[in-house]
Amino acid sequence: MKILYKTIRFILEILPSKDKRKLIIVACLLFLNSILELIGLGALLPVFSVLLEDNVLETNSFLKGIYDIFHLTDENQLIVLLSVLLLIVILLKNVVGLLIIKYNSTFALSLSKDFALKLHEIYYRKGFSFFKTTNSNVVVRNIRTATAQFSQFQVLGTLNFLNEIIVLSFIVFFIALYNFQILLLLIVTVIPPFLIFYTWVRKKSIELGTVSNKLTPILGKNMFQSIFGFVDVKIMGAEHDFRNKIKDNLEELVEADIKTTVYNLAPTRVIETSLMLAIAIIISFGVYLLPSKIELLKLLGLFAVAGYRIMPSINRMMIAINGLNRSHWIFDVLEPLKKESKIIEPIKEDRITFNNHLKLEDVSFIYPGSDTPVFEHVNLTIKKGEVIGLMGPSGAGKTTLMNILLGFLTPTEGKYFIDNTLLDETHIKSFYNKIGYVQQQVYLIDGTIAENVAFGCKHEEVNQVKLLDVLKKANLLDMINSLPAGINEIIGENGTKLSGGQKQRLGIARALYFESDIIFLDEATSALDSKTEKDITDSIQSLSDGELTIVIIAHRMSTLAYCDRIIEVSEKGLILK
Ligand SMILES: Nc1ncnc2c1ncn2[C@@H]1O[C@H](COP(=O)(O)OP(=O)(O)OP(=O)(O)O)[C@@H](O)[C@H]1O
Repeated sequence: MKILYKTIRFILEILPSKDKRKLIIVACLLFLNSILELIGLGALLPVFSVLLEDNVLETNSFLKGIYDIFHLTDENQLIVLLSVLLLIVILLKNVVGLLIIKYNSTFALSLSKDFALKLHEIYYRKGFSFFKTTNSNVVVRNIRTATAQFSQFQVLGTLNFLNEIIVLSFIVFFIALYNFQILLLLIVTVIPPFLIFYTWVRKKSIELGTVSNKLTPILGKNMFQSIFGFVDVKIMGAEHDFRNKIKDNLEELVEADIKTTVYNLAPTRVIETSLMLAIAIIISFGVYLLPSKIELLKLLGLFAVAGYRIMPSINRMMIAINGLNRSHWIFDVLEPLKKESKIIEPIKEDRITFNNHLKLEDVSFIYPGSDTPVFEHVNLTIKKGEVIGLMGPSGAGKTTLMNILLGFLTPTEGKYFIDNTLLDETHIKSFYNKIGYVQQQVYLIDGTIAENVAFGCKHEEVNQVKLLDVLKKANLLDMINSLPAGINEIIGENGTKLSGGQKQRLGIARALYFESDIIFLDEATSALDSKTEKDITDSIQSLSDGELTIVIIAHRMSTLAYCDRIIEVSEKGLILK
């Protein structure tokens, strides 16, 4: 039961204060639920008493009271009345029980939503390096699966477990009051097999959790690689290799799921068998020791009622505890939320101006875990309105330099100034408002051209005049006018319906739409046809109006022709050409 203690501590540490207050309400509702369960169970007893006991009206004052209040004339009427009352009690108990389940589930599942959003925010704060070094499938698993399992298995699981313990304690208490021998028999027959089974399943549940938590992102990675790499996979004849990898992942996952299903369903069978053992013991001894078969039947009836309620209770406890064991891995994933629940200091934001220059001062950069610096003691000033071309051999550090200029990577040494303001956490948001970044692979959503240019804006907020203007500046208007739906044409996932050059020009249009002061452009290296190449070059050239600053990683001589300055990035540092 160490896992239960660990989980409760973890939940209390990770929960924000407002949710802790809700947790108290949830705990109270669970207590109410337990009382209702007990009332439901207790409501069966009067019916059984009338059915099984002779002269019940003489011995039982409670039933005699009901008999008199309703002016009944014989015992059969009492049986019918008690059955109707039993139905009403069970109905009410279940309606209230459902409402409690709804409240508790809403609480736990809303937590999963809040934690997913918080984790997303934490990862975003970790920044560029985190996303560059962490597989996207792991990120998705953590944000979606870990938080969902936390709410389902850990929060709801723990609550259910505690609820069942309360219910069970009440039942045991009342059975002890009613007939202590039955309780002893139940303890002797149910607990040992249950404990043996739990010990056996516990380790396996932890293992199964680890297997599926490890395999899910690997399966995701293999799936996505085979989908996005369709062309390469086909050409390289790697289709079967990929499918085999996916098959291996699926086989392991399916095996884990089968075991999980069996372990979740097995307790019912184990307990049912134990109860049958107890019934066999009662019958075997009862026929010899009890005075009549009616006495034996009464004992069996009582035992059956107790067993009927105890069995699902223990079963639910097992499912809950299996879930807790299986979600052991979540502790590490959600650990960052603990700190976050204590100090949620919003970053102070300051505005930045860009009227003069971007300036790198004595900057060095080395990737975490690497021995070789990409740059050492580099100085660079880019004036507002300049068009700067970055060139150099592959692996020299052009992209790294651009990422530093973009503020995605922080120099290991030295400083980066925008005008005379040091670029740090407080200014980064204001800086991002001033820049546009057109990557080699422009990120495009499966939406219309308009949605991709006015990225993130709602349809009704898109400024149509500005949209057409920027599309014209990016040399896209003619192409768009030839499309059946014009700017409302859907371009497919990752812009599959567009050429490489058109995608880059769409990226340029996006940067212009958001009125960027600086455009960073990583020119496509893929062989563009001469017309597309000229279109892009013309687009960029027509933009250089003395106000807009453009920094281009240039792969083509034609691009370099209209740059104000060319900087060669090489092993020796930055060389002005
Ligand atoms: N995340 C990373 N971790 C460690 N090293 C890295 C990382 N990213 C890049 N590097 C290394 O840093 C060096 C510079 O890489 P960078 O991508 O900046 O070169 P580049 O000039 O843009 O190359 P290309 O023209 O081929 O795109 C290379 O040696 C590369 O292996």
